[in-house]
Amino acid sequence: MKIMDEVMKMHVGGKLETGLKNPIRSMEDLSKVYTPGVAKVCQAIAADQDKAYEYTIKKNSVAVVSDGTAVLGLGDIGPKAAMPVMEGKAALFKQFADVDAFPICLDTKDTEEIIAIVKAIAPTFGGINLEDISSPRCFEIEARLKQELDIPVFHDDQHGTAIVVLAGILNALRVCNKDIKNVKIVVNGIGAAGIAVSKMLLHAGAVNLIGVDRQGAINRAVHYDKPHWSEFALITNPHLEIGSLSEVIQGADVFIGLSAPGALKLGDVKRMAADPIVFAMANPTPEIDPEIAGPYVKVMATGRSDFPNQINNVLCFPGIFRGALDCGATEINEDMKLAAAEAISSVINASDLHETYIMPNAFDPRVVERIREAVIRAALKSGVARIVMGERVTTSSLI
Ligand SMILES: NC(=O)C1=CN([C@@H]2O[C@H](COP(=O)(O)OP(=O)(O)OC[C@H]3O[C@@H](n4cnc5c(N)ncnc54)[C@H](O)[C@@H]3O)[C@@H](O)[C@H]2O)C=CC1
Ligand SMILES: CC(=O)C(=O)O
Ligand SMILES: [Mg+2]
Repeated sequence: MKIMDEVMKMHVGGKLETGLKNPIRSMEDLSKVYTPGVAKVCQAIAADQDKAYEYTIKKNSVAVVSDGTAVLGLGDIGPKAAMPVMEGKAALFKQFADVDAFPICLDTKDTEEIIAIVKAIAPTFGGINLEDISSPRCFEIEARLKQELDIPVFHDDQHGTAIVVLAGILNALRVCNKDIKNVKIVVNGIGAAGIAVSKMLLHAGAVNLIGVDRQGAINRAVHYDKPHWSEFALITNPHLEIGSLSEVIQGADVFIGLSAPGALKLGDVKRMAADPIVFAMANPTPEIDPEIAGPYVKVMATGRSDFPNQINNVLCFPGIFRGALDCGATEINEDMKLAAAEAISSVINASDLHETYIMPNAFDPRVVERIREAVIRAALKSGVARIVMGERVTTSSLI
């Protein structure tokens, strides 16, 4: 009760405010930061659009955009109720990576309208972080914005989550002495996060990965109305397993939950292979209580800040945007994502790796720094960095 009161108290008046880089103390200062002085700066940008990066907040700013339809695991709670999460994401951007992020919650669920609004606000920002937009609309929204904007567009629930899960799995498998190529992985909840996580694990070498949603294992022998499931079925479940989570979990080495509270039962955990790995990542309440599953698993992780092994996209989005903004990246591509995942897992030295320490702490300053460096290197190598050797090159020379 006391903690809940403190939580509410920390939200009174919101979690953010704006600040000034240069104090405005006199009429002389006023005439510089505002009219008439500011006109000269506007004209410089009008003559050369890239100067917006030099003379405005664009260089360091990210819009955290949500329509409030898949807020954590709370579902479609609307744009106003989504604000505390989006303010929280913005606060974490600032705290961990000194990125100036703005929460923007939209009162529309219309795909075309969301695309049009984000395109219209894009001149202000150096990047767009899409957050808690439900599947399947999130796929179209992100794909179109990536195509139509020349700044990074990143759906955090897909890619931020995929990056942290891959980092966590690489380390958890090391602890268990298992090889990603040989393990059986069950992903529960085939939405935005579940699909992106699965694709990233397959890209990293996983073979036997089975996706499960409410009606059971996703299987290419079945016809789905949802095109994203048909596509998913083609690349997963090589042995065409069928049945409920309780059935396909038999013999699994890894369970990854991106679904809903309580979806995994203790009996399911007991049917897994020896030394099982359980990532119960639904927020705020995981698929299984870590205190209940803990004694039966080798590695237990959740998305929460109050248990060991937090697997949460907070370990990724500050660093990946820090890197992308610092090199003026036009996009966040697959090479940059893979580099970020490897950077996160590399923070933990082999000698420190342990079943309750597979992921670095969000406060570990090495996390953002390592991701930033790795992401910049990958952006330069893949030709999407606009700042090369400290010099800004024009977008048109890159795309
Ligand atoms: N720890 C972390 O960093 C992250 C955790 N998440 C969590 O993952 C969950 C899903 O998020 P999104 O993919 O963005 O939402 P989404 O709405 O795109 O997908 C959720 C999917 O889970 C399925 N589902 C719901 N209940 C289920 C059940 N009992 N069994 C099997 N499938 C079930 C839904 O049918 C849907 O396909 C949420 O709880 C969210 O908090 C998401 C992103 C990051
Ligand atoms: C962590 C996060 O982004 C989510 O649960 O939706
Ligand atoms: Mg989210």
